[in-house]
Amino acid sequence: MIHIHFIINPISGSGKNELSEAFLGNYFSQEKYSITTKISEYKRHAITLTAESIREEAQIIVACGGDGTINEVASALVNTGIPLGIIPMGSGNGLASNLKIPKQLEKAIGVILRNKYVSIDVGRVNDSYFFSNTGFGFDASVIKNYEESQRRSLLTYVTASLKSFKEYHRQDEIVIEINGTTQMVNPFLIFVSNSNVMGYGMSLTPKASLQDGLFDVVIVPKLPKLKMLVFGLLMLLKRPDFQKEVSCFQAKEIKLFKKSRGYFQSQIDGELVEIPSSSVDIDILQSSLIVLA
Ligand SMILES: Nc1ncnc2c1ncn2[C@@H]1O[C@H](COP(=O)(O)OP(=O)(O)OP(=O)(O)O)[C@@H](O)[C@H]1O
Repeated sequence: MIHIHFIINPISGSGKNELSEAFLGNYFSQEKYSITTKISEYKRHAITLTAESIREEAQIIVACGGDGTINEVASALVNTGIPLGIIPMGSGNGLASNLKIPKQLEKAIGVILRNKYVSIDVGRVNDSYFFSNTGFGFDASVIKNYEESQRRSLLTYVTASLKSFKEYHRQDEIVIEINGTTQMVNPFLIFVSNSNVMGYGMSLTPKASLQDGLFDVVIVPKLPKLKMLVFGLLMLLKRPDFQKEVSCFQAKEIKLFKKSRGYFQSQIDGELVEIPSSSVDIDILQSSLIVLA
């Protein structure tokens, strides 16, 4: 008997996420599977629910939601050997797209039933894990405006981006240590990605791999408005590297320091996270999460 637990975020994506044990029982036979469903009731609740499922000896834990829900469930599963299943029910569904897990419910269930595993790399920002990407600067500001809008759709994302663009002000200077070099930048955006999709099919790092032990990093300096527009268009075409001011490279570890005291505002897998420190260490834990994909 396989003990399979489903952690469901009822508000992700369209907010119409109902997955009853009776419904799931149509796909997971009673002879082979024992099904438990749990509903998250607030932000970060899925972390507690997953830890509880691990104590209950769940053998597969399925995150039903978007990248934020996957982050919470997967964070509790890193290096446990317990496989993560994914039913994409979010808005952007970046990680599911990279793993080619279909958005159609029955097809996503089919991926879990197929029982094929892959090991993927995990990113770490100080004490937090990420599975898709993390970003500092403009990126974090977009997520802040996106979260404040209370709605989750591509249109809200585009509106949040335009609002952040209008509100944009000079960032504090940041010292970046990467691949043995140290540089001082005044960045518009620092984007560190494990995955090749950001969400909504967009990408700043189309060549990133979840299994190469490396991050794909994009650093965008402050640019004049017209060049920013070009950057936006190149992002839609998945070719940010075409712009000479934009640096794209791979790395295993990145350190950021702020000369001024204070904190970093970041986005981690599409959720706003304030890091109460003037230094940030980002490193990669190779093949540390097992996923059904
Ligand atoms: N019952 C709940 N009420 C409010 N927020 C919740 C609840 N359950 C989970 N959350 C929070 O909802 C947030 C959004 O979840 P998630 O990222 O899965 O959906 P999404 O934003 O629609 O998808 P994506 O990240 O793929 O665009 C997460 O921060 C999660 O902690």
